[in-house]
Amino acid sequence: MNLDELENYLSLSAVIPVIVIEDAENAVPLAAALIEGGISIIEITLRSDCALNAIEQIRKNIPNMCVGAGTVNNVDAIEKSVAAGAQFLVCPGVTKPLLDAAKYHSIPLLPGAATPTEAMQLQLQGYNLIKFFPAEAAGGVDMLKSLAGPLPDIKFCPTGGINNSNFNQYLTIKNVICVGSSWVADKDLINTKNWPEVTRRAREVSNLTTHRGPKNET
Ligand SMILES: O=C(O)C(=O)C[C@H](O)[C@H](O)COP(=O)(O)O
Repeated sequence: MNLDELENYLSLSAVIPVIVIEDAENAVPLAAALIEGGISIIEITLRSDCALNAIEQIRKNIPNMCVGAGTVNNVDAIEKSVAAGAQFLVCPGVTKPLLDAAKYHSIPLLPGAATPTEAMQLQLQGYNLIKFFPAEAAGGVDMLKSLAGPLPDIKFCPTGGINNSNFNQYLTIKNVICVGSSWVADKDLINTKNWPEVTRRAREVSNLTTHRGPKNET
């Protein structure tokens, strides 16, 4: 497990687009539209038959896009994501088999937690970067602020119910490294091939100011 690598990836964008893709032929234009808008990281969820193919296509054709596999809910999904070329793995929660299997792969895992106990269990296993899921339903901004005091060494990537109306509230919290959101490239935009709107939303995200400072500043 390489946590520095994961931190570098999660620092690529304030908002990581979380994607459900239903036609692999949309994968490359989608990734190109995001790059055009200034976003160079994407999470393709394994919720559709073509998701692994989409990961493969993007890795092959858009080399400056960092590609993660999401909804990696079992060991088989880890193996298949690695084989497709995924550079990181994301899961909504964790199981012991998932954590055990993740140890044998060089690409990092962003595991999910929704409570202090789950986050502390993950910290025991060496994880200090955790997906907070489902963010809005599990307490949102108030919950994350409450966790910052007792768990100062954990940084979260909240996901679930986050969009352009609440990005900023999350991104100013000190224990939030970035957020995940399907809003940047939702299913409708992808299925209608509305790449200009994907690029426009990506630009909106790229211009966000966060507690880490405006993008491109150190
Ligand atoms: O598929 C997974 O692995 C998940 O954990 C769920 C996703 O992160 C959310 O579905 C994204 O949330 P929305 O931005 O509210 O659409």
